[in-house]
Amino acid sequence: MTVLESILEGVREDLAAREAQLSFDVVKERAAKAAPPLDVMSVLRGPNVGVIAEVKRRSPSKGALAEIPEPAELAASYEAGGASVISVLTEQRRFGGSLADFDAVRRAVKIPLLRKDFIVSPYQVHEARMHGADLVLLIVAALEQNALVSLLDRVESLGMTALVEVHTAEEADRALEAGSSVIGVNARNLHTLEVDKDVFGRIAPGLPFETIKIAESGVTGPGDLMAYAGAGADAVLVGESLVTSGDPKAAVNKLVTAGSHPACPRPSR
Ligand SMILES: O=P(O)(O)OC[C@@H](O)[C@@H](O)c1c[nH]c2ccccc12
Repeated sequence: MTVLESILEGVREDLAAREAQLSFDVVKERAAKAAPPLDVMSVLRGPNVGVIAEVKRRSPSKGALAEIPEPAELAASYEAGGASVISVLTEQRRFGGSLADFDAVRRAVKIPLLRKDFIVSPYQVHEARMHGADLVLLIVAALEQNALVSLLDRVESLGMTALVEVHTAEEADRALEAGSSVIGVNARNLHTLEVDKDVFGRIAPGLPFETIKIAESGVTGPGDLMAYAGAGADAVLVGESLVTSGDPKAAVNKLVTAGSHPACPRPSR
């Protein structure tokens, strides 16, 4: 079993437990009553290379990264540092996240929020909306094509934006075929956890120019942001280097400043 497969097994068990607690009908009703989602596309189409800052306690590859006793405080620092979007991991077993973290962050900031989890069922999409998500991650490697298509449709029908994650050119083709307009290229292979920062530069130039391109993982500072920008990134998604920085506001701000510097390559849309 690969790492991804074992993560998905745990995700399905946790999902079954939540479904037993709260019916899909109730989740749908509550999702319909939530405050409307924010317009993520116009935020990501901004003139600068944006920063998506992640609330991440641990990871399968690195183990514990940061305690984060107050996710709301961390998120407020990200917002103050100029992040465009905040990503909150809600997967519990491997990443130490939760929907309670997501709620705390939702109350603390005004910028768009990404629910970062392993989405395999429509239940999780409505659940994300019920908790106030604007963006939802869909991982191509975790989904059959028909599931990807229907989940993407579901995300968009609720007014949210799907960030569709790929790691290979074949997955990028599947993402495009499914109709994705925001594609994230993860430098990390979720089956083996190996990181290859060149993957973005190999895949992004082959995507349509109007597709929003997000470089995920391995950003340790402005140099990595500039390199990803040079390869066509509209935004970078950063977790580890921010949560371990000791000064998340300053760490985000350094990246945001690099992304708005005149010397930083811009998306040519
Ligand atoms: O901590 P990093 O290397 O900055 O990476 C952040 C983000 O890209 C990473 O957490 C991530 C990308 N795709 C995922 C899918 C599931 C869980 C986590 C992820």
